Amino acid sequence: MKKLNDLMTMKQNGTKISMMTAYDYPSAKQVEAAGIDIILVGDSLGMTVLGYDSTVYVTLNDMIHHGRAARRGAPETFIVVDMPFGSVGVSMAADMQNAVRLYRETAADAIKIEGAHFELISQCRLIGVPVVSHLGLTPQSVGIMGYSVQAKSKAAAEQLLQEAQAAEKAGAVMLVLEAVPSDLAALISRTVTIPVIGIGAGIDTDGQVLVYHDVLQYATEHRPKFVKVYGDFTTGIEALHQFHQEVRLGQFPSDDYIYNIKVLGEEHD
Ligand SMILES: Nc1nc(=O)c2c([nH]1)NC[C@@H]1CN(c3ccc(C(=O)N[C@@H](CCC(=O)O)C(=O)O)cc3)CN21
Ligand SMILES: CC(C)C(=O)C(=O)O
Ligand SMILES: [Mg+2]
Repeated sequence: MKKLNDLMTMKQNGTKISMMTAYDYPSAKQVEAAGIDIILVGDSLGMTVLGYDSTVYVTLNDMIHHGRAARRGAPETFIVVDMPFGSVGVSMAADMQNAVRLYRETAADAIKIEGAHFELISQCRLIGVPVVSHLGLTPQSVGIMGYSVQAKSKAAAEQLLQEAQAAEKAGAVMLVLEAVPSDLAALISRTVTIPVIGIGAGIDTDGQVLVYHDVLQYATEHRPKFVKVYGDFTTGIEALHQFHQEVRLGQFPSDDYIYNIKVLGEEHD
């Protein structure tokens, strides 16, 4: 398994880091088998697999449930689990209890926190919980910022750079930058020493993350500009339709799928 040190070395050597979401046992197994460096148990699961229209409804228990499943599927991969909406920003005591619970109960390698919660990051660091900071577009704040590209003015860009530096100073072990101008993401990646993983942040970050269900065309809703589709799960619908037809027509199961045993014969013991 890659450790934090290995990821730091990858940044220093210019070896790009791959990260992909996985929220359950089979997808985590696939992502690990594909050799992807980091698994993110993202709160995007609220939208892709729970059917909510935002990540706001995802609970800490949801994240623990999925985080544990992903860990069982990928015992040898560095796993990051998202702190969901409402589990941070309430009080330092409550936030810390949630952070410890998520980290401990999922056996994750790090937790991820959206937004400028630098004191919380620092407190986590102090007790040994590795934190990934997530800045730029932070989907839990959809009610305030929507899903638009962030840091588009010079002032906002300067502020994001400062936040990235503050996250590093607070002890964040990695940074996720979402939907920000590519030149700014490049500057931030050069400025901080921790690995910067981009999504909609251009080519010059230290790594890239995408959502599994986007990559395999499992998510059928609106597709953000940064999504590249690499696979096609839509044929799954045709397969399900064929099963339905064969059952309806009495064609399934054919002999191949039937146990060749008879128990009701002429003779009985
Ligand atoms: N399936 C999925 N993929 C994701 O990447 C994702 C989720 N769900 N759920 C949680 C958040 C929400 N995310 C989103 C959702 C929409 C856009 C989006 O459509 N953005 C516009 C920006 C337009 C602009 O400001 O110019 C786009 O067209 O890309 C971006 C990120 C990223 N995360
Ligand atoms: C989009 C990524 C960075 C994320 O936070 C998620 O999948 O929840
Ligand atoms: Mg997330």
